[in-house]
Amino acid sequence: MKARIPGSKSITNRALVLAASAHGTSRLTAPLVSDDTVAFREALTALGVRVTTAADDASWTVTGLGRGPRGGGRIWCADAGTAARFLPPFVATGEGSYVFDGTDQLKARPLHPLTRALTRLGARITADPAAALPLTVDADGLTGGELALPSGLSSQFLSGLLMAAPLMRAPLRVRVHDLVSRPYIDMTLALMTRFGARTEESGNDLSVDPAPYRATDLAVEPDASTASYFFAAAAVTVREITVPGLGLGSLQGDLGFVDVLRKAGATVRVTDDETTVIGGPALRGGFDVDMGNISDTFMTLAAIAPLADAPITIRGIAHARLKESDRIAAVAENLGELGVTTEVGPDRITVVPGPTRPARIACHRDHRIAMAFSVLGLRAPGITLDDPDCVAKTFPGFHAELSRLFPTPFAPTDDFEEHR
Ligand SMILES: O=C(O)C1=C[C@@H](OP(=O)(O)O)[C@@H](O)[C@H](O)C1
Ligand SMILES: C=C(OP(=O)(O)O)C(=O)O
Repeated sequence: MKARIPGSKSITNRALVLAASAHGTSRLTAPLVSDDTVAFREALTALGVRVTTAADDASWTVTGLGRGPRGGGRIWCADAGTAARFLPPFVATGEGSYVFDGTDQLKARPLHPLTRALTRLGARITADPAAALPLTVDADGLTGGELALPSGLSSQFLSGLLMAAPLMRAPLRVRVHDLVSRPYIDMTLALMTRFGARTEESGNDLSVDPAPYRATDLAVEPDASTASYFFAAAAVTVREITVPGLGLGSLQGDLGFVDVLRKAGATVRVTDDETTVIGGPALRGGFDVDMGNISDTFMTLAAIAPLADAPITIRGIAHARLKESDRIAAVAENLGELGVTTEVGPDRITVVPGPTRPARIACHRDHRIAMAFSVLGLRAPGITLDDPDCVAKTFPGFHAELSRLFPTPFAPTDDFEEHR
């Protein structure tokens, strides 16, 4: 079956800020329409950027400013980490006073490496000492120059600075330390290049020249993190799921999740324009995997790991504690409620497979906890979610699509059990 996966959040929000920075009109085809991207789009509108949407939302058209914004404003980031990390650098290249705010969930997430870097580059920032937001940026352009950026808590600080760099007065050279989620930086650089930026990479140094962005039309790929739930569902139900539009040459590191499923016994085919996962007779465990580069998908694996034939250890994911929830703790808590044994360290979790009992999953307003445990629910009876609607952050239609593709709970046959 073919899954209908909406557009990539990360590509949509990068394309929005790049198009807003560019001269001319850019059209984004198949953008993600969800809480995170609508918040981002509305933030740009509040900054004076014209964004028009086709009646069916199949495309968004952005008339760029060709520079940073002027005139100040109030920016509501909602729950979107990308809005809080990509938009302060953009406004700092302009003029005026900008106040950023967001939900309590977003306020609890780190921002200080970015605000320190912006201060070094000439922005005046006033922040609440107890929380990341609200934050005021008094902008009068950014100098560029040299900068060291600790990037161990999130890669989004670096992405935000890089995307603003062509609007700075002089070239920006960033020395990056402890980078997590590296594929997102590759995505940032690739999309900047699509919009005409000149970037250079040498070891841990990244340089960007000041040069105007050019408007570009862009087709947004389906979201690879979202696709992970459907691939995992195929892997635990001996079914075949294809995601058209996601293939070799994808900009998204999270497509690498299918390699983890391959390790777990699934058959995987990736062609130029689609990816297919076919579930094997049993989910294979007994491996240890570093998911630091693809940490949004670690919960997808952890949630199906109780069904495996041996323990699975996932490591390299300390930064996943700083997202919509402390994701290592939230996964361990929910697996514990289901009667599954886990062992947790600062940057890792081991899941010991075993039978599950019914439980109500505590989503912690984290869309990925809700989506990952819904996949386990296809096999484990009696799983309910305390907040099913939190999936709207990245995929409002998630539950409808999962039940369209997997309409009945999966019951393993005797044959299936014999393979285990
Ligand atoms: O740049 C991006 O679009 C993202 C980067 C990742 O965050 P970190 O760099 O904080 O791991 C990822 O978790 C998030 O969903 C999207
Ligand atoms: C971490 C996430 O989102 P963000 O950082 O963009 O809020 C996510 O979507 O899993």
